[in-house]
Amino acid sequence: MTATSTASTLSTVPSANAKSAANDTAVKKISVIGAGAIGAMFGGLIKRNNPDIDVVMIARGDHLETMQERGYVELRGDWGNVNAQVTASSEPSAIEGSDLVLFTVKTQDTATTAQRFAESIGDATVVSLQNGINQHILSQTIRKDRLLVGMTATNMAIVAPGVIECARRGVSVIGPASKDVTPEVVENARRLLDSSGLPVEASEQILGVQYNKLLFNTMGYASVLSATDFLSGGIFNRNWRNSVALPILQEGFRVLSAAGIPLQKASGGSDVLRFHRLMRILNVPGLDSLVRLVAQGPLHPPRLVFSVYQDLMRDRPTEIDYVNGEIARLASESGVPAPYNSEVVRMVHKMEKSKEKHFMSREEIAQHFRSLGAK
Ligand SMILES: NC(=O)C1=CN([C@@H]2O[C@H](COP(=O)(O)OP(=O)(O)OC[C@H]3O[C@@H](n4cnc5c(N)ncnc54)[C@H](OP(=O)(O)O)[C@@H]3O)[C@@H](O)[C@H]2O)C=CC1
Ligand SMILES: CC(C)(CO)C(=O)C(=O)O
Repeated sequence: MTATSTASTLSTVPSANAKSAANDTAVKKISVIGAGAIGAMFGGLIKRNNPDIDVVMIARGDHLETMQERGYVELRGDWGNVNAQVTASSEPSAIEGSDLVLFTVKTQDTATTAQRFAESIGDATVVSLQNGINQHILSQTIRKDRLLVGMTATNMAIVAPGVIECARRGVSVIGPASKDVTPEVVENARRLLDSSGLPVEASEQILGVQYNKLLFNTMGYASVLSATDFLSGGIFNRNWRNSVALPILQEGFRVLSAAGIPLQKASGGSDVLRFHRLMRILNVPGLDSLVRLVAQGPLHPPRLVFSVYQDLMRDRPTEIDYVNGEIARLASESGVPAPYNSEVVRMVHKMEKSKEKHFMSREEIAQHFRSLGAK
């Protein structure tokens, strides 16, 4: 089996670097449980860079059927289009004998899917790159000494059945879900994922890194309420930044501190500690307009298409309960208020239920959130 390509710009496809060299540990087979946007892109790129590894994609519906009919997944990005040859299935037996399993279903599907596949996972190392904090669910069915969790700041979408598009190549970080995992298991998994060509780091403090990313998303998912482009339309807009993003983020800081959860710094542009400083610096008079002008020019950052927006547009349930809802849950456990995050949860659920997705304007959302602060 070899990965094939249809693009003329192959040189810019993420390629494995010397540090990755996935196959010096003789990996023969990997599987992706939940081979949608994130999972199929990582699995497909690993296949491209390690043609000798068999890659099994566990999916369902027309996305599964298309991958089965074609025998490949199409990967689109700033490199053009490439195809990676994969085996696609919905059956647990298809993943038997895997060295590593990438676990990338939506958080609400975690428990049922982990139970269904647990036996076939066997001794494989399992890496979850999901949003939300799922280790307590996964560890009920998966060997504790093989369970790794993490976060990815990449941005992908299924743009058609069997076709995944990469909008942003950001950093991913993985780490042991418990002390039972040895550093060697972590490093082997990191190297294998890094051989996708998308940078993957390891952290001993993975829970703090996951919460860092979760806080980033609490602001991002609020930008979905008005279909606002998070950076150029949101963060670089003084009104939205100060009425929506900062109150949500600062509420998250207060809640995590009350819950005794330490935040860990993260690499890349979505580190919330760096982000918080940036938002305050942008309040220097005139600076945000200047930055917005630059951001609208040729150097403009790619638009983040948040997974909550993708889910709403596909009429799917979102993961809002596990992101802004996680902050609201921790707040209620710790006896502190979280009106901003709770309101994002309420509003997203309302949108999930309505057939016609009605996005309020950015100014209406900013005014609404200011009124919450005044209560
Ligand atoms: N997309 C992104 O840019 C990012 C996503 N994430 C996180 O990564 C995780 C995955 O997200 P994403 O890739 O976007 O999600 P997708 O919905 O694109 O992919 C998940 C896939 O798993 C399939 N699936 C779920 N349960 C099963 C099952 N039991 N058997 C077979 N297939 C199954 C789903 O099918 P179906 O569609 O039928 O449900 C879907 O195709 C989420 O936690 C998300 O928050 C993190 C960072 C960025
Ligand atoms: C922030 C982002 C897009 C990852 O980069 C994400 O996690 C999401 O859309 O849920």
